[in-house]
Amino acid sequence: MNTVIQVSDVSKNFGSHIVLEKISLQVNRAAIYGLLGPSGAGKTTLVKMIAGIETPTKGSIKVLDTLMPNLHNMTKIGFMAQSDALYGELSGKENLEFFASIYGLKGEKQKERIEHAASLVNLTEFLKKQVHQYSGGMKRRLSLAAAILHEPQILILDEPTVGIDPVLRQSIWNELYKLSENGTTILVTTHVMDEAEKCSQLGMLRDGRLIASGSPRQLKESTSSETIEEAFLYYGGVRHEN
Ligand SMILES: Nc1ncnc2c1ncn2[C@@H]1O[C@H](COP(=O)(O)OP(=O)(O)OP(=O)(O)O)[C@@H](O)[C@H]1O
Repeated sequence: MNTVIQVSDVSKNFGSHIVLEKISLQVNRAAIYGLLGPSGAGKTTLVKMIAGIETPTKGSIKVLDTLMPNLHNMTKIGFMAQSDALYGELSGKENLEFFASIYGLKGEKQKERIEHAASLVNLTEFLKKQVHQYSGGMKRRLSLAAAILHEPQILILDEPTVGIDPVLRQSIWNELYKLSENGTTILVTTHVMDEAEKCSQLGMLRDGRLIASGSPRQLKESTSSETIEEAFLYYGGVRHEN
């Protein structure tokens, strides 16, 4: 089974506000699929539905061939939300222990996974510190560590590198590549064009509609663009700085 995420004709309204309209897309195993779009385009709402946290108003979403939301599937998904769901009064390590125990990781395995995830995001030496003393970027990094603790088959990351410096951002991307080489399917939202270039597939979202999709190369070639930003503007995206 190559298709891991199948979104079919999905619309989402909040009251009378139409946030997403007739979105269809599929993500194959081990892809790094980037959802690119300006603030308010509907990226977060879409990934929350794929993660099973929100439900579509119309249409359906299947993850690993199972209709979402589905509790069992949620153990196979690592989700890093945009706002960090961390406990400020606990230390970084205690936060990771909490998430590890939710995922059923115990004893030596738990210790090993926490050490690995913390070193990946360069937080090893800060693990004893209380999280309310962390900077915004450190909290992002701790959230990312929490999302990968249980080695999920699918990793969904909502703007994972906001507030993270370029060097660490690159090391996080290197790790995402490694995870994908080992078969993890990654869905990542971003409004940063150079990050979009790093994805194997892209979906361009604007005003709740998927305006284009394909590999970065296909999107550039089919619009005779030098950059993804140019391709996005060609398809009707609005320019979004930073
Ligand atoms: N629970 C909610 N109730 C009402 N409106 C909502 C809710 N969640 C999101 N929206 C609206 O849906 C639209 C899309 O929001 P969403 O957060 O999905 O966009 P986004 O592309 O992720 O933007 P950003 O990059 O700023 O997070 C916005 O207009 C937002 O105000």
